[in-house]
Amino acid sequence: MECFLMPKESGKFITDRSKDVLVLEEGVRKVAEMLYGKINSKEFDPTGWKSLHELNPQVMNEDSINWVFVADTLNFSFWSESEEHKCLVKYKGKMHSGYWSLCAAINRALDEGIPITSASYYSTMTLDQLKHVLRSDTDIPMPLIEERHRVLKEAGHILLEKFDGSFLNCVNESGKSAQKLLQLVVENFPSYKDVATFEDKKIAFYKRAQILVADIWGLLEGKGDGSFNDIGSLTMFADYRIPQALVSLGAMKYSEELMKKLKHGVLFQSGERLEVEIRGCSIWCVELIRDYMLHLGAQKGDTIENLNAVLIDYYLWDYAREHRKDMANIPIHRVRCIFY
Ligand SMILES: Nc1nc2c(c(CN[C@H]3C=C[C@H](O)[C@@H]3O)cn2[C@@H]2O[C@H](COP(=O)(O)O)[C@@H](O)[C@H]2O)c(=O)[nH]1
Repeated sequence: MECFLMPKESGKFITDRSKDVLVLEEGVRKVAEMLYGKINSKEFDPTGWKSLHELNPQVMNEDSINWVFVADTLNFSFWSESEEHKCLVKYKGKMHSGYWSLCAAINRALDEGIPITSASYYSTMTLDQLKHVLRSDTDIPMPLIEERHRVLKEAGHILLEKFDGSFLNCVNESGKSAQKLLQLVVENFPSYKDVATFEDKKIAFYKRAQILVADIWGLLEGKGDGSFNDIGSLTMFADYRIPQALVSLGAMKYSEELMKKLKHGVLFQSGERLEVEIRGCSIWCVELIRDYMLHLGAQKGDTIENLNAVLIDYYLWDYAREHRKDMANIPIHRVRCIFY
């Protein structure tokens, strides 16, 4: 069995050797202070996963757990060549883009009587059936539709073979450990194995596997089957939005060289040095933000209930969505892959 550095250790290892991405201590402290002011808001409470996001399932049951599994199996690569022409999905009168276009499409399918969250259905659906489910309300389709079809069928077959067709059975095998559930996911579902090599070291980001565990925790509000005693051991999810937010907020800095490539819309390859530095430094940057927020809490004598990289990540991701225009001067890094 190959052994990989886990995401947190990968983040540190990469940050210590990174050449084109810097984590800025001063900026980390500034962001930590900004977030600390929100510590008692809904955004920093597990119930926010449902209450702040109408497209997320609102009922804590097995169907919702299987909804989360399908959404996170397809939770990758929504960015479009041009911000003006992109895939949009209309649901209940509202247009949704990016990750939310996927959620809107899943809910639209369910409303149309298509059992898209049932493994016995999606493990055998045709490419045309998936194209219909994920159809865009503009002339730009959702990216990587063929890859989505492949990974969805694969995940469905495995869920039927190994977990009797329900992700709840996988959750129950985890014994309420986030790390155990993470291992079960990356060992059983190949498309979740988000790993790379950096300076001859095998490193793991496990972005979709970690967000899958976190979304189950959020759906279940950290209670019952979702009361993971080690949820704090998960790191932020190394996607293409959080790095943009961290640089925009001054907690991270890109070299001139890298900024030039980003501004030219260069397509990066999954696993290439610059892309690994962006993802690894983002993980470590959020770890430091969390640590400094805990330091602030100790300094002020506050008792902080829920503070972990998951909630910081969710906050920053939603923040990046709401401040898209303010962040326009920091391009996202463009990669086409099934990992994020
Ligand atoms: N780090 C991190 N990455 C996240 C998410 C989410 C969705 N989570 C929501 C659901 C419940 C929570 O409360 C969150 O509100 C999607 N992504 C990634 O972003 C990219 C899509 O971006 P855009 O093109 O702008 O939609 C793509 O790589 C996708 O994999 C997150 O939370 N954290």
